[in-house]
Amino acid sequence: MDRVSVLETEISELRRILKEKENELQELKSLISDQQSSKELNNHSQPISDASKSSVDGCLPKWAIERYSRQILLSDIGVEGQVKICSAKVLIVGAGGLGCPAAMYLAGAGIGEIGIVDYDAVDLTNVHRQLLHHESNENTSKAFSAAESLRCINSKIKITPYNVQLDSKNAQQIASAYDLVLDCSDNVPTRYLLNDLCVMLKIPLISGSALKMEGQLTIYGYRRQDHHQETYIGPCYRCVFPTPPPPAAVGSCSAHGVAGPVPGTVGTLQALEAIKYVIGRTERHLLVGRMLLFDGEDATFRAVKLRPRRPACVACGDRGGGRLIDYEQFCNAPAIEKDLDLEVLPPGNRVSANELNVMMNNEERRGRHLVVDVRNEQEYAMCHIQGSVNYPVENLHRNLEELIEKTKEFDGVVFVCRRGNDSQVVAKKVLDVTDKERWSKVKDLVGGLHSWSKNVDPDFPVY
Ligand SMILES: Nc1ncnc2c1ncn2[C@@H]1O[C@H](COP(=O)(O)OP(=O)(O)OP(=O)(O)O)[C@@H](O)[C@H]1O
Ligand SMILES: [Zn+2]
Repeated sequence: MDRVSVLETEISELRRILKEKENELQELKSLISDQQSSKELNNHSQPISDASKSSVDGCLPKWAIERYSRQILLSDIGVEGQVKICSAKVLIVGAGGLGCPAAMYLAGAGIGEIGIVDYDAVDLTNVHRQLLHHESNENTSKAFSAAESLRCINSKIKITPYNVQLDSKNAQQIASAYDLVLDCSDNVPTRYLLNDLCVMLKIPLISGSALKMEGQLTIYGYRRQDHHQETYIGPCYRCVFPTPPPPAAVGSCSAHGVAGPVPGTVGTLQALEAIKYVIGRTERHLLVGRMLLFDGEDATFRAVKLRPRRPACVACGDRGGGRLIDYEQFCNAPAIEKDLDLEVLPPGNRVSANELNVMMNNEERRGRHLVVDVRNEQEYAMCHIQGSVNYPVENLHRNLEELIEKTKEFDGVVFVCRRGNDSQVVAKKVLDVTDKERWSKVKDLVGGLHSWSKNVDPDFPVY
């Protein structure tokens, strides 16, 4: 290994240790804060629990009245509602675009206990919308970073961060300490897991999602016990979506983008529904059996009716529920966003970033290779390899023939994309109609532009 490589390895090892230490520090801070909260709970001069205990004589302690006065003034909430809010326990799954605003408003409102689950670390691409995380939190646990910011909003409540991936093994233990759950996650397996979990625990699930300029939210599995012992139950996620969508039909913020205020709006509305549920509003006022759709582009809200609860539903139906399954298998999709490494092309049709660099800079063959970038126009405009041309994969049905003709003008063609999956798909389409003698001239860049940035051009943005 040369000196530079040795230094690079040392630096990346030091970075890893630093990240570990930062997480340990957050964990310790969270422990100390927990101890302080429980001390305060036992301290009668300014106890959190007094805020709820004093409901018996109908008044709140001075600090709580002052602190929450603007919402206590609402006839919808009042002292009784505030006492309920201070006794409520809410679990938020996902400390991302939805979870951050939801948690901020719930902490501000004085929800007695907030649990926040996230396995991931803060990335700078998160900061435009995940406002509990700051630049200084880069690479540290999202759960800890969120908890730290929430404590700055309200030191009177208990906040428990869970730096784990919620799955079938740990979900029940974590969620059983809470009265309701907010689904602020970003993947289908977690949505089914949370649905089945909440049905099992008989607690509602306030579910939100946001992508590009659109968002939506609703409450699943709502149950109301009325005076005559009859239970009204709203539909659960499985009543509405009995089978998971094909993985290819599911979009993600990292692939398609999202305008920060869109999840901000949806997460905020999730918090509002949570507060309304906690103070005792029923299905007449809550988003039960209805889904609210927000279109940021047209600045419109629209509520659509959902299909009612299905008695034959495998989760909430008369004979359903009772156990959690393997949701990744059920959905045929991972619950964690991973760099999928498709292997569509044989090794002979693939080049590494370093090989491509050599090809492009070879004196004699300069300009004889065409680099075709198959990302969409916005991505190409953001950054691209100098001299490459853009043929977005989504337009190929229209211009595949034109592209094939163009490749014939060059000695060879290398397809590139962000991570090296779409580029293989396009290269395969071109290979399907390429003569055998030109086969070896059609290649794709292994690991895509991420690899280009890592191995050739450190100034090339990774997003
Ligand atoms: N099963 C799970 N357990 C814990 N956290 C989860 C689970 N599923 C999803 N999450 C978290 O939910 C959050 C969803 O938020 P969001 O999509 O805004 O963030 P992101 O994944 O960081 O964004 P991007 O797609 O731009 O990288 C993520 O922080 C993700 O780690
Ligand atoms: Zn159901």
